Amino acid sequence: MPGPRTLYDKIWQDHLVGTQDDGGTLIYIDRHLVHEVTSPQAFEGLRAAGRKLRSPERTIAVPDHNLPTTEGRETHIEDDQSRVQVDLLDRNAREFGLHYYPVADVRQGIVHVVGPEQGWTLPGTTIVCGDSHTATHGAFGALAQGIGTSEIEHVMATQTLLQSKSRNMRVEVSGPLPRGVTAKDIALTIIGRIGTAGGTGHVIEYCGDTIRALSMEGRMTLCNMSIEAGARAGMIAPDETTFAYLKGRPHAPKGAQWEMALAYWRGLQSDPGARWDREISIDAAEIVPTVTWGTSPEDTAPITGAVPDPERFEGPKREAARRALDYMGLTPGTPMEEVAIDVAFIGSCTNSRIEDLRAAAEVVRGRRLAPGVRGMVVPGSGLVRAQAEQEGLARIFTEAGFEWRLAGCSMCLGMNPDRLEPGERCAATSNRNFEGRQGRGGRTHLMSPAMVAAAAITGRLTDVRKLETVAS
Ligand SMILES: CC(C)[C@H](C(=O)O)[C@@H](O)C(=O)O
Ligand code: SF4
Repeated sequence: MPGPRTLYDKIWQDHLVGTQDDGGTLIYIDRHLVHEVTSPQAFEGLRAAGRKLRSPERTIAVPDHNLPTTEGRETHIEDDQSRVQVDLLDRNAREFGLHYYPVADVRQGIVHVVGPEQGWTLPGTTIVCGDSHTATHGAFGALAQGIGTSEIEHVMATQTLLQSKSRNMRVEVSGPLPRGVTAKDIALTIIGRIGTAGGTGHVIEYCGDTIRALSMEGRMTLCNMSIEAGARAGMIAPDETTFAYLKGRPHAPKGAQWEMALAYWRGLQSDPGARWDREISIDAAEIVPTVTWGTSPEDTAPITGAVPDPERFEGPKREAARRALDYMGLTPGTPMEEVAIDVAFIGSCTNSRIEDLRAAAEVVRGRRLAPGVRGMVVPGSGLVRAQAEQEGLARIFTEAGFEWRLAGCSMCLGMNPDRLEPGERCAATSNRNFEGRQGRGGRTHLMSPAMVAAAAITGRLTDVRKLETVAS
């Protein structure tokens, strides 16, 4: 009899195909998500070898990174490399016969938004994509990991992946979330505490009553940033919230198959007494709206705090902090709330789902962008966009002066026309604040959608809890 197992152990064992002498293990892959940036070489490799996709019915492709988010993009993309990659994906998807959501399809969007929305992402499945934020799908109790280009080709050809098993890490968050605090603040708080290497070599399972109370959108936000904590993947055991989200989705099981799936899914939890290699617990009451000040997602500060003094840090982090503040144009001791912004970006696979747009719209409603601030809202998919229009959210944003864009990765990274100018400072709902991430010389502060909305309205980083008081 096997001893008590974690959720990760269970999914891993249910997907074992074989183990090699060197400890490498082949696992079966249930879903392969594909986007235009990391797939061209893999398709080319298959073509050169005269191979087909092993399981086109388990492979899903959608363009997202390189697409402009303005009208007319289905007929013309200015940038040569972007156009070539989007065209190649189109050609490859049609030739290899996989599930495909082309640019003009209303279901197109960021791959990590589209997968769950279409019901491809299911509990207990293994999911890979040539993209580090594949961790997002772990919100459904799936083992979801980013892979590299040679692995993409391997999965395409064999529907398996060579892996070694990671260690188990448990992150427990307990208690009700304070007002104005969201899943994004949980993610930033965890990364701030354990650092960007804190999860290295581990698969994180998030648990505790705070996590159980999160919506699927919130769970996706949290799991999305597991990779920023260095983890191989992040996951949350499926429950009634998960099942309610999935029921009726286009590719979720139906009828008798749904009932069978539910019976299996209900067993997908870590057993009491399962062994953890690392455990962290966090009291939700201690979490406050959080922002980043530097060029690593671990450079976090409460919005009530100040830009830190690099001298406060030990070892190489001291020099890194100096350099980060220099790049960010910030002076130690400046209250975070005094930092003025140029751009407010609401989007990315971290925070571009309907609940994120609702949270931002609630803050924006009846207000206007601060003078001189550029505001952009980029829904995660065409369907999120349509729903936001139906709910009247789009009007709230446009009346406030925000640009209302088409779905894509947009200003999350500088691979398409949505970019910061050198020196511009941006309040962003995305997940990475590396140097140049949103455009050369651009300065990024990560935070929740409500916090970006608050910054957009006042023109500087702002504690959203204050604004809400003014509104009510
Ligand atoms: C372009 C892609 C490979 C990359 C990733 O792997 O994450 C991107 O999505 C990102 O967020 O930096
Ligand atoms: S939205 Fe950003 S983080 Fe997500 S896949 Fe696109 S570029 Fe990567």
